[in-house]
Amino acid sequence: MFISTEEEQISLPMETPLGMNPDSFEGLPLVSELLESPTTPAVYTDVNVVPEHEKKALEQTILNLEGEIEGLRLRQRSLDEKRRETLNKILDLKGSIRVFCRVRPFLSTEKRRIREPISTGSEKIMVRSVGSRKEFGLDKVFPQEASQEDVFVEVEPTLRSALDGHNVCILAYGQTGTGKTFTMEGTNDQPGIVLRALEELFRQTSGDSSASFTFSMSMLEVYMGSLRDLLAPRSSTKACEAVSKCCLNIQTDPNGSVEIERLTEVGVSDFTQASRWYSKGRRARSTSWTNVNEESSRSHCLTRITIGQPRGATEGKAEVSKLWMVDLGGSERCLKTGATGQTLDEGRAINLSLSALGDVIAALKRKRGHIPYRQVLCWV
Ligand SMILES: Nc1ncnc2c1ncn2[C@@H]1O[C@H](COP(=O)(O)OP(=O)(O)OP(=O)(O)O)[C@@H](O)[C@H]1O
Repeated sequence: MFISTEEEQISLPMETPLGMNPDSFEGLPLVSELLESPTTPAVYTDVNVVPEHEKKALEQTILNLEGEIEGLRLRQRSLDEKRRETLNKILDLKGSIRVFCRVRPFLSTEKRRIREPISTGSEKIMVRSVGSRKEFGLDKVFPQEASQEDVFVEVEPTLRSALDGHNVCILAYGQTGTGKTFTMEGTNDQPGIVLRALEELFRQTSGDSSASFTFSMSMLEVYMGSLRDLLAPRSSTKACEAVSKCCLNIQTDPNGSVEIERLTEVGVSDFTQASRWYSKGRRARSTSWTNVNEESSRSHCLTRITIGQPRGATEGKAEVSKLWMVDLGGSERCLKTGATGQTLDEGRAINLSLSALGDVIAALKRKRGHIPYRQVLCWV
């Protein structure tokens, strides 16, 4: 190793005495010490000196490498295009609406029945009730032992679709207390789909600096006839609550895109930032205790990630795609939840809006001309 001053070169031996840690260079001054010492002249590491005769060869090597990098970029682009086409074909074959069913394990607070009321296969589930047996076919059934990771693996290909410029919606639907919030939000030890999806989006887009995606995030809840902005600064949330309804307005532009006026949208540049905003939104969500669930969600919670596509990456497609992740309020039987007063009203509102959502999904599936989206809000 050489450390040179302007006038002289000090040679430091690279070999170290036997038994000495080669990393420590015991006995020798550290470069930082040399720099700080008032007795030694200023030193610098000279890495820029290239002998003239080697310069040309080096320039040629750099040119060759740049050519190779460009070739690899083109190849990557063409492979990306093929991957996109294949993924689209797979998703077309599987259908644009896919339904998974997750069976929640018994909780310690529940009485475990000797005969389980359900049995599962990988794509079907049989539910036994007094005197009847019903079988349902689904795209995938997750048994009680399925982990958060197992569920996420099935959802993950849709994230790639969102990055490819398609709009994607993942929603959790089910009776109260069946594990929707656990699946979407999860816990600190077992994060759910939303956090895993955020992590994966940043992971998949961090490698390629030429493809600079941008991400922004919004969160809202649909609660008792109002849309509440979960990421709004505190003061404006309080002002909203003071007038009992936060009248965020839904608009549809001529291209059919749905926009929510005045909804807070925050730019996020990495996973840490995104997960902090997500925690803030979660804390602002309405929950309360019922007989069925100690912390029952009393609203539908929607997390929207807006993905700005890199320039030129989306030939013919929208330059912005949206990923919606929705934890719906649970359908409830009032007798079972023991809800009264406000909690009962919330349960009714959730039931009605879920039934309207069923109509929306049925209309989408039948490819109807009119999809009754607004009905969902009218009923809450
Ligand atoms: N797969 C699972 N493994 C372990 N515990 C689970 C699982 N699913 C749900 N739980 C637990 O069951 C309870 C109810 O789950 P959760 O709150 O997610 O239900 P929910 O469907 O969101 O209910 P609601 O509609 O009332 O909000 C929670 O204590 C949760 O931790």
